[in-house]
Amino acid sequence: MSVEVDGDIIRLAHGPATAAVSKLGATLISFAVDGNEHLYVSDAANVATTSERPVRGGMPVVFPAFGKSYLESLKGVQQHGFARNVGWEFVIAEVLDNFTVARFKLTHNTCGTHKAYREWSAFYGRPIEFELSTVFELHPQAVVVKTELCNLNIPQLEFQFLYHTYFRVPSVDDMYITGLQGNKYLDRLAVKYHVDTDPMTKIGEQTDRLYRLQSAQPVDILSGNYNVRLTASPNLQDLVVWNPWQQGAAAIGDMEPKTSYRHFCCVEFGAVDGVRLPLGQKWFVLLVLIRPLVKVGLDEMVLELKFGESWPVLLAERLFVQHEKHVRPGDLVLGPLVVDLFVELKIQLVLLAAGDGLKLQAGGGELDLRLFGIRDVDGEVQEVLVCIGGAGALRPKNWRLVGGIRERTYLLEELLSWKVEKVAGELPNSDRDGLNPLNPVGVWAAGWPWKLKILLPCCGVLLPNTDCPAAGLVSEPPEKPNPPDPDEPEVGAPPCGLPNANPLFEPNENAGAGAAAAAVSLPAVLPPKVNWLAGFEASPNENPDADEDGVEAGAPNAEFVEAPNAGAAAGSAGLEPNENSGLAAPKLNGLVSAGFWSCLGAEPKLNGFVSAGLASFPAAPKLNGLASGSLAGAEDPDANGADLAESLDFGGSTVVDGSDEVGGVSDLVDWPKEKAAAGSAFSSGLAPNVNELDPNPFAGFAASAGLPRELEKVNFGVSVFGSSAGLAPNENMDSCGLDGSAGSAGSAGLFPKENEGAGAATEAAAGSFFGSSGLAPNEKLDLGCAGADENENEGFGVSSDLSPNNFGGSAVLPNENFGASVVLPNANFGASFFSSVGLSTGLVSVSFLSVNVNAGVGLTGADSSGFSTFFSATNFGLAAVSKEEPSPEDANGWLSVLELNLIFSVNGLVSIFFSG
Ligand SMILES: O=P(O)(O)OC[C@H]1O[C@@H](O)[C@H](O)[C@@H](O)[C@@H]1O
Repeated sequence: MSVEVDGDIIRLAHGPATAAVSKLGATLISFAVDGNEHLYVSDAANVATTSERPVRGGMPVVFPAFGKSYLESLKGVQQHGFARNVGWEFVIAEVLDNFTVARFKLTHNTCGTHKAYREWSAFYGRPIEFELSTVFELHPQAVVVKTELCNLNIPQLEFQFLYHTYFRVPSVDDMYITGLQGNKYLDRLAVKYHVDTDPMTKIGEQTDRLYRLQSAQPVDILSGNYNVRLTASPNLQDLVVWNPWQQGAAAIGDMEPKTSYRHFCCVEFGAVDGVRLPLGQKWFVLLVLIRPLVKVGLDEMVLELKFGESWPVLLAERLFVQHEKHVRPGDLVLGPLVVDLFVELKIQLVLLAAGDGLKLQAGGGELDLRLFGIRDVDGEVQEVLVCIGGAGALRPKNWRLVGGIRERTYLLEELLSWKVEKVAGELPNSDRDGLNPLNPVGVWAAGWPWKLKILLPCCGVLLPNTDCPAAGLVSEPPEKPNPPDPDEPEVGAPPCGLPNANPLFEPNENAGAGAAAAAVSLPAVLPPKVNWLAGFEASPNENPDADEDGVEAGAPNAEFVEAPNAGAAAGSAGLEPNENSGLAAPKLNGLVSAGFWSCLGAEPKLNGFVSAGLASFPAAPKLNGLASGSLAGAEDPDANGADLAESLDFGGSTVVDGSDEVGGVSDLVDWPKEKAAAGSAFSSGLAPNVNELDPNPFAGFAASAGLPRELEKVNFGVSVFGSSAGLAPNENMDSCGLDGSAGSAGSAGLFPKENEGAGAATEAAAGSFFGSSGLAPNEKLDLGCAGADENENEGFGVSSDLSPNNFGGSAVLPNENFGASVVLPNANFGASFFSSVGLSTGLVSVSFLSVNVNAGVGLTGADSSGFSTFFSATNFGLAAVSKEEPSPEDANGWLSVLELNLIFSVNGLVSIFFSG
């Protein structure tokens, strides 16, 4: 962790990451993790402010013009503006607990004499007054770049902007860019429009493309150990892909060596359509470069099978045994998950029986990897198809794949839908060979080693295709500016940072928590479909009534229609607030965000990273709120909120009654319900209901839960240590019971219903387990449950109001990773566990703590019997038993009457605890 000022260069280090920024253009000239440099800088690059020649490489800031701008207001401005040509003021650098930060500033004072600045000003008939600042935050695996422009004196200031990022790759031949498929681009060389149909865009010639991105979504640069994920704020809707190739490089004086075009590719997020910024307002953009934190790969597999003359039969079991690799719920994965599968078939092979194959277990789901070979008429194997199938959360159609064979690249979906059929069609001798690839025990022949590279874009959990629609929350593009009206009176500049000055971060109506603002801020960066991985199987926008996953149509799915963006990420939680409640940023749940990275471990700062509404606990609040959500900082709320308020105009949980006060956890107690929101690293967040109860004073517990606000109307959330849960109470609740339910290891999410009269049974949603689903019960469901689909490893929850005895139950399906919740009208309890079940009766609430993922809990009340069971394999749970009914007046009353029963269950031992 360090900052070093070396002339014009500011060097930052944080953990395994290092970065360097030149004052010249505030150009990031290095970003490396574990010594792997991700940015290309030409050997001949100028990086000093003594020259105006911009850095050839790194990440210059292109402003205020892109290229030779076509915009009238920027016509006189030189190529790519002047910001990269001038020395910026180095404002400050600081080493913070969880990241190291450096801030640079460029104002009209700094560049007032620059010719291009004067040309720009000439259009407005007066010297433009502006302030452009860029902050670089270096995290252990990421660099976060935030730029803010403030227009100080022009009624409508028009500009273009671009992060001109040169990514260093070992070889451009072996590099793919994902996330561009379906987007229209202008080929700036041929001056023609095309649509990129390639899921894995590859550069093999001089390229200068300007994409208009339909939706904000991450873009991955996949290049072996140099993989980087780019996530940009949705107002950076343009993306340039540029490589000068040989002929272009030869003409660029400061590109050395000339062959270096083979070792970089520019992938540049920007806004080049012309942004108009009203007087006194701020424009804010963000770009995150993340290096995958965890690379989970299958071990190298070298098969040396010598089967002589006969067809070899490759036993699937062997593959399984040798290459099983688990991605556990606790594994933190940012960025593409790269699975390099080397299949070096030295003799012959390959067709595996369908249903067999490699298994990669990830997040409770299982991945079957199957290899198929296609043989041509001469018996030569022409290609190998890798199919990833199997049950569970890891859905084939949501995976992408690169086949290393003959440079073929596939979308897995294509493989499954088309290639497999093709395989079938091309196996005329399948009877003879006993090969039916769709139902075979397969054998195939090949004469050379194969190496397959499978790239599984993955973040947090395994990332589905990002084919979700944009959230559409970006404000309408401004109209083109008219030349300034000379008669227009000079308006005094209001201070920058006016509330909602930045339309990106305008909170939702009535949203109480900052998270809501976050949801608006980066809506589509993390597509809603991510949610299903953590428990929201249905893609609400797609097929609300579909029954493809075994989830009953019209029940849970219907919920998702109403709350399409809620969801939870693996290892985290997310909630969808009701209309009037505030809570975590729903759209951002998942991926790098939304909930709680910290439930995975030690990086609470990453909680809100690019995302969700989260509360930070003592550590690292700033990042929590980065581009995102609500937070409740505990020890350093100022830093927390200040950062958010300053940069993002967050309201959220950091704002009390519209002021910029920052709420720490303790402040939650006093928060008005309209504003309160909570959440914490490691745990859950709750928001009280606007129309209902008092704010939940306990929201925002580390490693824990939300606790009852009132015992008659308990709004209860539970989280397991190492996981989290959240809930949003319902609106207009008029009966007791749970509003929320528990989370399982990994996470939970839930949707309350609006205006539901019934108790928790109808309100609660089950927790979800990593890789499995949760559910939101159906509207006005009095009795019911949602079960899991056995084949999908889904989680399920049960909400019931079964009898006068207030008995509720939950069920477990064997082999399922499930979450269950039990909701009893009076028991107010929900829990969900991995491979365990919680069951409760009685009149009490309970909180529990479990360590590790497999935990169980139970509770019982004085007036009814209950029991808790623990089916966990290796963990323990804590059961809380109330001996008497606590006083409804005393929100904490239950605490005093608890008897805690610690129950250990070790490796298969089933412990049952009864109490009455
Ligand atoms: O040589 P410059 O000014 O840095 O520009 C490099 C390239 O930058 C890209 O952003 C443009 O799309 C290209 O057209 C341009 O050639």
